[in-house]
Amino acid sequence: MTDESLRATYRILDASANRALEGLRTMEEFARFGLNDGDLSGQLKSIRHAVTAAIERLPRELRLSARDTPGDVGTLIGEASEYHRATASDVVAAAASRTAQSLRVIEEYGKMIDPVMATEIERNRYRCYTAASQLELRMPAQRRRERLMTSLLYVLTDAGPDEPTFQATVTELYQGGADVVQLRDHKVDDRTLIARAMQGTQIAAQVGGLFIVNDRADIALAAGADGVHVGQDELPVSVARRILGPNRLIGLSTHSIQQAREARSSGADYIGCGPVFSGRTKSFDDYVGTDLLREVSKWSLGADRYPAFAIGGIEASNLDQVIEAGFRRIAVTGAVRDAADPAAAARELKQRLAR
Ligand SMILES: Cc1ncc(COP(=O)(O)OP(=O)(O)O)c(N)n1
Ligand SMILES: Cc1nc(C(=O)O)sc1CCOP(=O)(O)O
Ligand SMILES: [Mg+2]
Repeated sequence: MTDESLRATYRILDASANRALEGLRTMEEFARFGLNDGDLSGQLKSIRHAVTAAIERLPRELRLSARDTPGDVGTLIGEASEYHRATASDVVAAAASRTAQSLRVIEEYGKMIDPVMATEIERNRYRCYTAASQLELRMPAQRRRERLMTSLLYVLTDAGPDEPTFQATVTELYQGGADVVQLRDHKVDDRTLIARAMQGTQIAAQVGGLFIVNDRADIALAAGADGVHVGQDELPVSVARRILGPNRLIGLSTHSIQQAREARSSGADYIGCGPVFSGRTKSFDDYVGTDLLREVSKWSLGADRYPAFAIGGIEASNLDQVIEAGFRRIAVTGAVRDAADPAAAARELKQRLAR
């Protein structure tokens, strides 16, 4: 090999090693700080250390003297996609792909210089595929939970008389600012429920909203919905979780501070807190009023801002009482459903919550 080609090879190996290690660290940070997953972040850290050790078989001075960042023509070539990362999922996917490519480059060019290093890199490339896919498979959960954290307005709707009406209703609700739409209908048959759940899920994915199915974890899973909402006497959260797996959301209705605390320990992703006021959709013997909202808001803000939605008879006319009690998240049916212009009613609630 000529000196020039040896230098070029070292330059490729040096740049690819930096890229691979950066990519591994990017994934590791998310597994550690985003998912709090000790096992996965440990796997990625171990791969990073193994790659570092393999690279260190190459004389450091040869790597460093081959490095020429200012003279690298590639630093001037930027694709627009490299600068667009809307979510943590995008960051992780880009890091996973960059790492795999860089490890492959080290492996191929490394064969010319140090076959033992190349073999070690190959072994870790396979380990990286496994860890990166485990991490990417966890990202839908992350996306849903991030979306939930920014959700203020949650609207419950029934299945409607037919598919076109349901489609128009759900689209209108998201357009009006609903962050979460729940399909809640105890009257329709399962065929209708699954058809509406699939339709709602598709609309939510198009507009970046969340779509939840009331009561039925089986329907939520089959439709690919974002999650299920269950009540105190329905499927326990642990059972709903067994059906839905770790990536989907589970909401639980709560009617006391004790139930709210238990909901969190049981793994519910959010709670409904009510009934606050007497409403038009469901009647109750007792109402928790704003006292419970005060208690829950004090606790949930301290508990890493656990998402809690006030529900029951909430309308534009009593929203200030809810907000004064410390709640910025509400779930409503009648206030939007019965309005002359549901999208406008949703928009008004949303604007006041976001203030
Ligand atoms: C967001 C939200 N909160 C509470 C409920 C009520 O659930 P549940 O007590 O199970 O009553 P039903 O809705 O099943 O009649 C909810 N659906 N959504
Ligand atoms: C379905 C439901 N669950 C409640 C609870 O407190 O658990 S209140 C409620 C009805 C919500 O509709 P509206 O906004 O029309 O009162
Ligand atoms: Mg229920």
